[in-house]
Amino acid sequence: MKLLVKAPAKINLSLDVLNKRPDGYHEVEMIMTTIDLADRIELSLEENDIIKIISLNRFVPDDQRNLAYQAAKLLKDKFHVQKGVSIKIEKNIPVAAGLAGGSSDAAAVLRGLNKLWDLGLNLDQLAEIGAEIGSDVSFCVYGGTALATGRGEMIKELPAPPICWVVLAKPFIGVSTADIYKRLDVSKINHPNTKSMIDSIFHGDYDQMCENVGNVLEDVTLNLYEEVAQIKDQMSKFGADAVLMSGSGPTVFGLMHHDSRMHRVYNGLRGFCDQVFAVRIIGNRHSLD
Ligand SMILES: C[C@](O)(CO)[C@H](O)COP(=O)(O)OP(=O)(O)OC[C@H]1O[C@@H](n2ccc(N)nc2=O)[C@H](O)[C@@H]1O
Ligand SMILES: Nc1ncnc2c1ncn2[C@@H]1O[C@H](COP(=O)(O)OP(=O)(O)OP(=O)(O)O)[C@@H](O)[C@H]1O
Repeated sequence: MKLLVKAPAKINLSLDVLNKRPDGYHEVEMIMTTIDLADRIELSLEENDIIKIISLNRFVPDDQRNLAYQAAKLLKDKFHVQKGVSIKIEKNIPVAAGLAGGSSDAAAVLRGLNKLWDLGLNLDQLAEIGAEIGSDVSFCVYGGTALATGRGEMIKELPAPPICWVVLAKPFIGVSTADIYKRLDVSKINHPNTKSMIDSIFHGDYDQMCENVGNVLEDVTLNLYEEVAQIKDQMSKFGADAVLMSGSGPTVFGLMHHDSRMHRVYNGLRGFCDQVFAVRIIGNRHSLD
């Protein structure tokens, strides 16, 4: 028996850090939304009791380091599942890019195995299990658009943001999320206006949304990698309405309303860096599987 599951990437329309917690994590306030750039996960039931990862991407581990493997193992152990699974990952989301590729693969495996292994769990239960794998996994279990708080695992659903294009551009570097958080000086944060971002989403106000994008990790990554700053400059130059780094980077995204502007930004960036995508925001939860 086989099952295909979609694992979409996310962008952070805003990312604020409130403080550093005693457990080493940071208390965050993030507006996240899924986009239609997705990995494809194929789950096949294995009669023998193994978890097998198949991936052709050389940056994706094919053992227990893979978050998709960890998701399957966690479900197997928690619910004493005697069956195995092979997990084939067709990687379309750039790796270590700030787009939650690994987290979304893990979330897709949780959703898929819930069906394949007939576990009968609901999304809230899967999201709680996902939090044991990583802070972004809970959001990825639901998809859509949400306010994420705590260390990122507390999810409150929001409506879909105003319709627009998203152009993503990733320089040829990978970024360690742990390293970026470690370098953040929480006493010197210029906080984005999360409330106004939420209002803009509720009111479908595109201009207000563009005015309120903000990410407190951006300066940390910009200071380390000047290519990220250059991509931001290029996106603005080609006419994106808003430009921001996603997550801990290094991917930069630009928002634009009009097709013609999207083409201009996309083509302009293609001449400048190797991985460029023009996608739509998926926006609401129910378009996942
Ligand atoms: C940057 C974001 O991707 C934005 O969505 C997330 O905040 C990070 O999510 P993630 O990659 O799933 O993060 P995890 O795998 O849980 O943690 C990786 C490392 O990032 C740091 N980390 C992560 C989340 C958080 N709220 N505070 C942190 O300080 C910790 O050092 C942790 O060891
Ligand atoms: N299924 C997976 N896909 C991609 N990378 C994975 C996967 N499982 C584990 N990894 C490891 O995780 C690291 C981070 O990759 P990932 O693409 O998830 O980062 P990210 O998009 O920056 O995540 P986030 O936005 O959640 O911080 C990679 O360098 C890779 O070694």
